[in-house]
Amino acid sequence: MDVLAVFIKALALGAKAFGVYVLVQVLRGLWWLVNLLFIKPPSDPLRFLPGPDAHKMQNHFREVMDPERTPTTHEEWVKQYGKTFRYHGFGSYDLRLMSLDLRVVSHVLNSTVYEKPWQTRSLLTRLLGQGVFAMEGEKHRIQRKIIGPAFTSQAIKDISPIMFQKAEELKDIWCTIISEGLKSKWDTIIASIPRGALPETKSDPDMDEKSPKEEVIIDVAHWISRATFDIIGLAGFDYDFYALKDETEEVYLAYRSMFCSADKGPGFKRIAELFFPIIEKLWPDDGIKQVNASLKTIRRRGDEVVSSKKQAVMAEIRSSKDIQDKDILSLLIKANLSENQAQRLSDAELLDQLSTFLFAGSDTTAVSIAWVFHYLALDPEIQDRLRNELATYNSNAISEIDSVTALDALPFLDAVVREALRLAPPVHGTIRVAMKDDLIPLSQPVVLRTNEIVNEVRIRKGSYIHIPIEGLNYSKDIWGEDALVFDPDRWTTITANAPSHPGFANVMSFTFGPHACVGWRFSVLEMKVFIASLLPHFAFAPAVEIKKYNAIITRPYVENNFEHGPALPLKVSRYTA
Ligand code: HEM
Repeated sequence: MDVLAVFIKALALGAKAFGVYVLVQVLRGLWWLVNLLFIKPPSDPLRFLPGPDAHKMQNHFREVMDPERTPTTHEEWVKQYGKTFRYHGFGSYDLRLMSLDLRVVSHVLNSTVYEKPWQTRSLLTRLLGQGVFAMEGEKHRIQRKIIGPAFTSQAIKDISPIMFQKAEELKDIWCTIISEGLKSKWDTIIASIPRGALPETKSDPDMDEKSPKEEVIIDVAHWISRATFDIIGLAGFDYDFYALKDETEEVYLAYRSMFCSADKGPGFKRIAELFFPIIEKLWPDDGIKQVNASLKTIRRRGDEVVSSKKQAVMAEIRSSKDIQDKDILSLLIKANLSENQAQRLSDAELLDQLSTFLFAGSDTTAVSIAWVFHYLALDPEIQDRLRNELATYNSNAISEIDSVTALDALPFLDAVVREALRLAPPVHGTIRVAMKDDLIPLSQPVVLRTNEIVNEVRIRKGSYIHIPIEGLNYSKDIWGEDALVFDPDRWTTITANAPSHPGFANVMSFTFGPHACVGWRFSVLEMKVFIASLLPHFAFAPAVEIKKYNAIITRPYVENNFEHGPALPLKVSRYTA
């Protein structure tokens, strides 16, 4: 009887404590809301900045993030308000700064005042752990230092044989698809689309002559994505997902399902979970369960890979031999060991870096390669010119490392790669948040709503700054009146590292500053290897109108067929000179 009474009392106490916890959380939430809606807005300096107005509760997210609208919006807003303006985030109480002024962009990307918003970092940490993508401050600086040696020009050259091998495998698969006339779901979908809906192509006078007999529809984006996944698996941790062969390997499926859930973007429940993580624990939905199961698989297999790699590296160090394994994980382990003990990454953090590289570097590069073939399909003359240039490249190079040097010496290939990265940046934009009040210098004065002319924008702690990567890549101010045209020839006049064309490889696609992309050399080389390996063997023509959709990555979609998921189907045939 006594035991029962104690139990009931404990239960009542527990319920009381839980009630108090819930009440505190609700009060905290209410205070946050009152602050956000009523206390902060009247003192936000951004309210004086010019920019589009709208209803109090209306947001401008589609205008600033939908790639089918942004080229027009950016141009119109710059004309109306100048290069630096503010727009509505979640309503007029959430004013956000956007700027196409390179001085502003450079200040924000280089200053320690600005960080990735905690919401983004929480989401990334949930999926990728303590990887460099989600870190800030000292932890970020140390991780970048450890990662650095794995992404030098030489380190990337050393893993190029994997890229050549996978590009060759893909070539063989496409040859089989063509010779056997294999069909995919796109044949049926495209057959049902009215003929008038096909994209406009520049005509090629020789096309009839070269017109191939066997032509199939291949979802280029899908196949290249499988190949790039394989490449990061092998180059990253010497692990073959065999994704080109079939899509059944357990770690591959775990990563895919996790990235797929990230790609859908956070819905209302995910946003609520960010603020109240307890929801996720008490009420896990199918998505959460799926992510948890994927993480379990990745950690289980990942731990095995990291510990066996670590043993191999230690054995090599003990025998004072040079590191034989050139994969990124071996280089990370080596760099980690040379750090002072207190700053070393744990095995779990090493694995988190690899998940980060897979997340950040696989589909970004895959869509970039797919976009190249898309632009080449739309312009047969450029396609021929590039193929002709590739014919001059010394394919008899002694090794694949020599081939990298030979590829890098091809100016038109380089121009095509940069132009595709400029016109189809896989990352549409990025956001930073001010960690304290700041003054941002402008390259041109701004006239405030009060008619005051200022040379600096006042920013309050907590304000969001939107860096429009695509907007800067499309800026007529930087690229001229034909900024929206795919014209690789524009690159003959642009000198490397010109400040007027900012970013690695002179495009904003990889951004710049301490958080810039670590993998840009990796991607540029992978793009070149795939084009050089595939274009001499295949001819590409458009199959259907392609549109862009922006989730975490800007991906291609078949017009009016969004429900079928990202895809870039092209007509592909064997090329015969
Ligand atoms: C065409 C391909 C790629 C594009 C367009 C791209 C673009 C970007 C951009 C824009 C950022 C900065 C994001 C931000 O500041 O919010 C970034 C960061 C990053 N990228 Fe890439 N990326 C590509 C390929 C890769 C590859 C191949 C890897 C690794 C193998 C990689 C690893 C990373 C990492 C680790 C970061 C975070 C850096 C940091 O915060 O310090 N990326 N990338």
